[in-house]
Amino acid sequence: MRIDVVSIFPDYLAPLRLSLLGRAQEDGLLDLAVHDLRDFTFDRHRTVDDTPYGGGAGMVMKAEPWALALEQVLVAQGAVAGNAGHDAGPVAARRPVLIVPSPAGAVFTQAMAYELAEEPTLAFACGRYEGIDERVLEWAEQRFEVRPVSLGDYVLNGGEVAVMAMVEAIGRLLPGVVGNPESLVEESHADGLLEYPVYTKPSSWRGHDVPEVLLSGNHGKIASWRLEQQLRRTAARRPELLDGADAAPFGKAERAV
Ligand SMILES: COc1cccc(COC(=O)c2cn[nH]c2)c1
Repeated sequence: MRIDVVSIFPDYLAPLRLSLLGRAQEDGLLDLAVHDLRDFTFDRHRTVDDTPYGGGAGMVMKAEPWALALEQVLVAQGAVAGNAGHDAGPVAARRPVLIVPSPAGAVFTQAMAYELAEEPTLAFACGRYEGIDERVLEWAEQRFEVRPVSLGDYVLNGGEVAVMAMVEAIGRLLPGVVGNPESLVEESHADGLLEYPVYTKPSSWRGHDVPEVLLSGNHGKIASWRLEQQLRRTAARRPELLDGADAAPFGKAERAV
């Protein structure tokens, strides 16, 4: 997979070069390119923002640098020929996905991560200030499949942190990135439930003991105990993830988790 990120703070994305995702890049499983939006400005101050039409506090990101940067992304992703020149207009059949982290986006979920992990390329636009001139998204709609995406109902100073979270959630699903693909199956949200509690040695620690069932070697009992713990935890912490019927059995008991 090829991922392009456009930001006024490219160094913010440096951690994506570390650990599993860094190794994925060395192994050629992931190709990550970060573009500095200011490289697409041509005034002395490398201006990327201006005051909002209609008034209001804060600044808005100017359209032209974004169009130039995103055109560069299209060329880099092979979506258009390099000689297409300025504003080449609507292009190739498959429009690459452009994700715009935004408090006004659809909430990012594990299901979305799996879906996006199937894409050959992804582009991310990191907004700052009060946001990006809306006309950029209108212009981009003809060239990308534009997806405003939110990490949750809170506001960040910019899209970079959201991009790091999404690139990690998506990148780890790519074949070969995590050592044991089995570990992707039994994790929170993989089966629509929160994951069960985990323990390791010693079996007794500061007066706290590992649940006996996990020491029994009885894999059938262990599996059903783990499922019960998933259901109790989900009912207690994220009841909205369960449809009504499943939550009933653990009514009052969920506080035990
Ligand atoms: C597109 O314009 C802007 C403007 C300001 C901040 C941001 C960054 O995104 C978030 O704040 C966010 C993402 N998920 N939840 C919150 C984008």
